[in-house]
Amino acid sequence: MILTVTLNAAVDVTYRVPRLQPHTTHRVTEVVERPGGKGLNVARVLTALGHRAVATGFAGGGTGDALRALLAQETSVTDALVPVGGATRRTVAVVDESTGDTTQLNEPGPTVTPAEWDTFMATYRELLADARAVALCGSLPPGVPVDVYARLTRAARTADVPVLLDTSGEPLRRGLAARPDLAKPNADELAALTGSTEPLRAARDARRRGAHTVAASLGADGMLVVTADGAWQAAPPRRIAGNPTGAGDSAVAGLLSGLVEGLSWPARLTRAVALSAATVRAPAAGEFDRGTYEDLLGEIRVVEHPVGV
Ligand SMILES: O=P(O)(O)OC[C@H]1O[C@](O)(CO)[C@@H](O)[C@H]1O
Repeated sequence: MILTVTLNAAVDVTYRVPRLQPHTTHRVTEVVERPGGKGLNVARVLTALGHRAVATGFAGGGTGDALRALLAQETSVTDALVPVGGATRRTVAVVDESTGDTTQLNEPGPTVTPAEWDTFMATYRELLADARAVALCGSLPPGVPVDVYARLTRAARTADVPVLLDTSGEPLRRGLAARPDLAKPNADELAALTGSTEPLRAARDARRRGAHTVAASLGADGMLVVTADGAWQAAPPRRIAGNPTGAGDSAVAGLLSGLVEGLSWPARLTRAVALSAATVRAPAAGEFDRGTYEDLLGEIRVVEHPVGV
């Protein structure tokens, strides 16, 4: 199985409004609720690709119960979430139908106690025994140590399980130092980490900070992968309009599934970019439009960057 970790899981609420305007009242035309948080979206896409996915992290309170019920009803992801006393957060994505733009509001999440953290670590170590790869995803809830991803990366490396890290800010900086196999920052996260807005330069810098490979998601510009052996980039052949929430999570699922299937880097990159673009065409994070995905697989061209440039 592939293990995903979502320490700050969420019930993702997507509202569609005709036009988003500050200081006014909005009539919501559609409400969609999904089990969310980055690792849960990754797990969901992995199962759609035919992999067995186990999701761990924390869930608590009424929102935690709702999240677990949605996960069981709507997905074939195995639920290994650890109960906590605090309530799981909600995130709200507001889609402006006049522009297609999305505005995201993410709650901080429940405070995790030291005892709950210890239970999680014991669960995580047990799950690693059966995992072919692990994805560590998303922001941290209050109470969780900021070097948590470094700890989880080291535990996975000890268990000989490849690690993908997808987070931001200080947890990313600390996590990289523990040498994950793969880091997947987006362009903003990479720029905040390295101070460079030039993706190739920034991704090489991120590698020097500890990640064996860096896969940077670049929105409409697709994805750039920098490994020890070379650098490749791919983008969708045309602009795909829609809701980009969760596109990065689908890219993570593409990279992870390609890793356990032993695909080449260009093939993993193609899958990640196609899945990411196909997610923009789906109504909510954790889903993708299969027709778009299959069409794009045959259309995406991978370009290799010359060494040292
Ligand atoms: O953990 P955060 O960085 O707050 O991100 C969580 C959010 O991101 C998404 O996973 C989209 O990437 C949403 O589903 C939402 O739950």
